[in-house]
Amino acid sequence: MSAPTLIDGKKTAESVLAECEAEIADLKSKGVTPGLAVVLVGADPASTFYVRSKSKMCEKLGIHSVKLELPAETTQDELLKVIDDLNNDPAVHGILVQSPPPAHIDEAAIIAEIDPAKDVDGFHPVNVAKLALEDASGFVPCTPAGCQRLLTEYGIETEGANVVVLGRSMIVGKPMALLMMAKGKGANSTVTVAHSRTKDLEAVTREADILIAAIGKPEFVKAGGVKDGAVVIDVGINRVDDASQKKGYRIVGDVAFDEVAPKCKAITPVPGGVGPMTIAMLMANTVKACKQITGN
Ligand SMILES: Nc1nc(=O)c2c([nH]1)NC[C@@H]1CN(c3ccc(C(=O)N[C@@H](CCC(=O)O)C(=O)O)cc3)C=[N+]21
Repeated sequence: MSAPTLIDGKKTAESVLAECEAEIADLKSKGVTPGLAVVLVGADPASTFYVRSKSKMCEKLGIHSVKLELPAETTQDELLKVIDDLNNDPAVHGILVQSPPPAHIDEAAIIAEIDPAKDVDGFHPVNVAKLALEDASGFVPCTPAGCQRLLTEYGIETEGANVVVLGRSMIVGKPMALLMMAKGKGANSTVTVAHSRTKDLEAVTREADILIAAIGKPEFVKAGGVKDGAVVIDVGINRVDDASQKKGYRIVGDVAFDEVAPKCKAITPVPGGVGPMTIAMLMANTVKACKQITGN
């Protein structure tokens, strides 16, 4: 096999962000500034890092950014009140509550409280339904949308392709499957959803022309689970202890990159693959929300 194409998420994110910048400039010329509120409850280090990355990206693009870092003891009612205030804030077009919240928070009830028109994560039941219905007015969750954009950007044929989605979360696996089985460009695929309870998992993933790994287990996918010439999209962001690193950890994906990459036609690295796309698509969803809400 020749060397695989490395799918560059940072570079593709740059093009998405450039599109956003043009739209933001157009909105600003009409006196409108898109706004995004990011809410974090508690101080999980990885969550704190991601929330700050999102706010920084807003500032870079000139999106009005509201960052609320709330104490871990915040009650359900207090959080609902925060959401209500953001729903009613005309300067805010997008609302994101970083997942997962502390255990005492009922996350589903929080998501349901977000105005679906501001639900830039695409987690609200209205937007989940719109994705299933192929209604383009809804918001597609950022990570699956980013994965699909990587496939189209690199000209990977999805029409009729066997796509295996490994993982069935509401954040990635399930919406990813819906996106790829939908009609249209970058989709029209034959989709299989596999997960931790799937029988003979490697035999299933080995059928994939396109394997999307979102199972949340470090280096779970080995060479034996990948077909020669497959395209592999690695959604995993796992911190594993590594005493040789200054931070004491390193980030690995859900795919054992070193043994899998030589079998692939194309593969995403971690970091620098899907992660940057997630943030870029969040910016794109925020611009879309702003345009819809303001009628631009
Ligand atoms: N309501 C909600 N919406 C989310 O979109 C959401 C969430 N909750 N909870 C956590 C996950 C995770 N997530 C990432 C975003 C960017 C990178 C990212 O930028 N990664 C870089 C840097 C990786 C690193 O150094 O840690 C990369 O892969 O190259 C990773 C992960 C969004 N999430």
